[in-house]
Amino acid sequence: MLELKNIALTVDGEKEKLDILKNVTFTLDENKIYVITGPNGGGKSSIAKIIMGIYLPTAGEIFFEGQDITHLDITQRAKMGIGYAFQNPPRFKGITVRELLNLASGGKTDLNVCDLLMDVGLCAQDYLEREVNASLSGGELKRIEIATILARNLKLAVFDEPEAGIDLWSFQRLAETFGKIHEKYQTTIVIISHQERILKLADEVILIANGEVSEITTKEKVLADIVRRDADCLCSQTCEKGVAIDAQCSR
Ligand SMILES: Nc1ncnc2c1ncn2[C@@H]1O[C@H](COP(=O)(O)OP(=O)(O)OP(=O)(O)O)[C@@H](O)[C@H]1O
Repeated sequence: MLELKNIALTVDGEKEKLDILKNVTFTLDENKIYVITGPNGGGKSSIAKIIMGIYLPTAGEIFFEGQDITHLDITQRAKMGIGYAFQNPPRFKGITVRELLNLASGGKTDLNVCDLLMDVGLCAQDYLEREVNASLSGGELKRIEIATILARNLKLAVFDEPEAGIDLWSFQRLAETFGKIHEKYQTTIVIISHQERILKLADEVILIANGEVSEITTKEKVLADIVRRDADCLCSQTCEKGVAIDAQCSR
């Protein structure tokens, strides 16, 4: 359903041009979960922004359902059913959760906001009339953002580090939510993540390093690599083993 062909992204750095992405090629199929992972600064978020139309590639082409969308902007892509969930979702002071979900759905008359909140593990009674402001925790906000994506009935949803800023307990529930919504809605999901729990949801894992696709592989292989690296870890007594792939230890 989505094809990135030889995508390059070069930006103007302070002194010279920076090659952020080089020759990135991969294809996403319908109704699958893809996890994009790899070292910090490798280019994962840049790929998400290229898919969304926030960045336009310097070279290469993007096709969505057979249509060339390389030069379409974020609004045009959103209209085609492509959506992006930010690392830190914005808060909307003065808007309630109910209003936000209705806005996201584009005023769909048959929208069941209670069901949507249930699907992301929130009790509708407790949340519908709450303002989307700083009183919501990071985990609650992430769930509400996922609910807005469900309300939009997207064909392709890209989540950039959904684990960012939320505690481990909330995150475990969030990972379950991804699994659940994938079973219920026909949305292709791309999740940028370092988390094993998210990797376990993947139908395919795309490894990005140094602005390139270093490997397209299975979760089994990536998880086995993590276990092996953990076993080799020199400081395994003190690092948060298993909590994050990029825990501060020498690997
Ligand atoms: N607009 C920009 N201008 C200059 N440099 C940029 C720009 N966008 C990204 N970069 C650089 O490109 C590299 C890749 O960034 P990107 O955010 O895509 O990496 P990432 O893999 O998502 O990293 P992380 O895991 O830390 O979020 C980084 O070195 C970043 O500083």
